[in-house]
Amino acid sequence: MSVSDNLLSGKGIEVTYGAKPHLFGPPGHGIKVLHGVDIDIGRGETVGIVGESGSGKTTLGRALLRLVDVTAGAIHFDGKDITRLPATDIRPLRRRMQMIFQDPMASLNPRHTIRRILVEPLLLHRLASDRKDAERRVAKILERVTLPQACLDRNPHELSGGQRQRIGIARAALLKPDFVLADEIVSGLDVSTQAQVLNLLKELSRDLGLSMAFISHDLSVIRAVCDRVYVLRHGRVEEEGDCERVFTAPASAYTRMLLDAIPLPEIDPKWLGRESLMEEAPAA
Ligand SMILES: Nc1ncnc2c1ncn2[C@@H]1O[C@H](COP(=O)(O)OP(=O)(O)OP(=O)(O)O)[C@@H](O)[C@H]1O
Repeated sequence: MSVSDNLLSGKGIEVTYGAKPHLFGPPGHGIKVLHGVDIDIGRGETVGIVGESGSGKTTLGRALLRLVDVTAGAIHFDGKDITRLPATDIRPLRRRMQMIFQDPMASLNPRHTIRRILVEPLLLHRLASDRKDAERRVAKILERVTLPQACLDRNPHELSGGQRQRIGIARAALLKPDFVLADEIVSGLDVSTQAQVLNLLKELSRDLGLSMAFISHDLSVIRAVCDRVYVLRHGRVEEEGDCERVFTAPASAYTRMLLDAIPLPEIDPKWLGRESLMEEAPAA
């Protein structure tokens, strides 16, 4: 794949936490958690980042979005070097690079209604001409993520975990991003809800031509949604390749060990073709 085909790429990324000199006292040496990672995410491509806990998956995702500073290496987004771009120049790119979190409760304001949570970003980013236009778009996306319109008048805690995750997806999709980072977004959900959420995300990424990085410690989730996968180990890329190839013929003994550790069955591929359920039981 040529450089121009990549929407987002990182070359030689290093991240050291706590490396900045302390204001008072001796400089901190820090802990290096990424050791020269190369990663490319093509336009319209869904790339998986997998590895054991602490291998640096979240740090890598956040570094690509410039949410943590890199201590070495380069990040390019849509052909532009964003490695050292000041915060004021990053801000306009934020809409184009969205993130969906593991726990939507942490990112959805508990005091706001779903209507407000979805309408306000549209107005803030001037993606709707007025409130009425914003509400029309919100009603449409709610239908797209198969949630009843009645959800709009509820607060996040009144929805089930699966419904909240769909709101997280809807909020990201409304902003018409080019890139979405999905970090462990189905880990807290039961297996059939996981399949519905993954299915929805797959459809949306195809319809919107999104590029995605999908972080999971669960290889069966990665296999269900990704085109290519990067296997991280102690902050280094252990193996990279086409998803099916890595799963069926892993080149590295470490990847093989991860695969052997999967408790089967997890996501049954046949569920990914299943109709989404309109109603889910609210979380207890
Ligand atoms: N803000 C931080 N400050 C200091 N160390 C951090 C910080 N965030 C993460 N780390 C450390 O960096 C290493 C990599 O963490 P990271 O969260 O990127 O890994 P991960 O593969 O996503 O793990 P998990 O699957 O458990 O979320 C870990 O040792 C972690 O303790």
